[in-house]
Amino acid sequence: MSSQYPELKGFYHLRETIGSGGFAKVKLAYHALTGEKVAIKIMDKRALGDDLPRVKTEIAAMKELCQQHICKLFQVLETETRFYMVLEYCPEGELFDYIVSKDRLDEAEARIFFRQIVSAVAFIHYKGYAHRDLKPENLLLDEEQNLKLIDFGLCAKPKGGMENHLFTCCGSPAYAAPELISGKQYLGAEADLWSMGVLLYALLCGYLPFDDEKIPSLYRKIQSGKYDVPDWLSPESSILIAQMLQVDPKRRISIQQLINHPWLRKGFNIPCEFESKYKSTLDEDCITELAVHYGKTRTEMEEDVSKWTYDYLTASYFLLLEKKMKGRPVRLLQRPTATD
Ligand SMILES: CN(C)C[C@H]1CC[C@H](N2C(=O)NCc3cnc4ccc(-c5cc(Cl)c(O)c(Cl)c5)cc4c32)CC1
Repeated sequence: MSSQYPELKGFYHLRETIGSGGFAKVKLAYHALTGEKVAIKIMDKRALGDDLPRVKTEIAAMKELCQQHICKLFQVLETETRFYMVLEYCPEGELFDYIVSKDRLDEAEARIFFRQIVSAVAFIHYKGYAHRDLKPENLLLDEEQNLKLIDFGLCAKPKGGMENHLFTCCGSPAYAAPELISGKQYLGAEADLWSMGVLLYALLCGYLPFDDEKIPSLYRKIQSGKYDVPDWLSPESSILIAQMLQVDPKRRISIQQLINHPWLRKGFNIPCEFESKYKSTLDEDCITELAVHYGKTRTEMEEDVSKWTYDYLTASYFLLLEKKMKGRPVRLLQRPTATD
């Protein structure tokens, strides 16, 4: 297998293909130094064609977006013919499949997931990004049933900040905001809030608020802003959904209001936290373990890791940190032998 991907040999032990994301193949792999599982997104440059800029967009965004509810990028490799993105492995798959398996979620479970979605989106907006393709297929579950946002290929970082308008019509039609599909200029943050309203509706109802086989009639339904309110929805849930599915983006609830919304605080009594749990200071145990392995001083190792080159060292640091955060020993698997 690795003969097909010589660049990974010795660094990652490749296993089966676990999925595909449009123009990419995603393979399960083990990071050799830590033994931790990763998902490697492999893209062929020729097959990408004019989708190539999306890859650069996604890589640049994911390097900036380190947060507990955003799928972590560990390493980027580029060859003549391929891009590789080494990513955080999410064994429980798509939120979409989870909702389908349960038909629909009760309010308490939907609230736990929706707080995590709000946390991820508030963080990317705070960093000046709009995702623009929010949907249950792009929210994965890790082994602790925590949500991780993926696929930043359509995200935007408007020049001059989030107050500046965007124009590209993109994302999945059923989740797209009225202003986005009517070809008008729009604010990325406001379009994301609409998509989150569609997402919350899907969590609580198990089907979409606006749906139609034909795109033109789907667009008419979205622009009408009229959707069915099933009788199992509580008044509080219906109010929140109505505040998000406002056709006029200026009347739509903002992410700042959403974080403190009573529906989200119910049972928690604290607003949604969105700041990253990843510390900006380097973890001493991880630095020490890496320094010993590579035969460097701690200071040298701190300097090397602080460059954040998203090479194998960056991946090894982050995966050692993952091990520590999961309470596993902060140990690299291959200890240096005397001859090293
Ligand atoms: C919109 N859907 C079709 C897209 C599919 C793509 C494959 C996914 N997937 C599996 O199929 N099996 C398990 C599995 C486990 N860990 C993963 C970690 C990261 C990614 C990932 C991350 C980014 Cl940032 C990204 O851009 C892409 Cl494409 C994938 C996918 C994983 C995954 C599920 C969603």
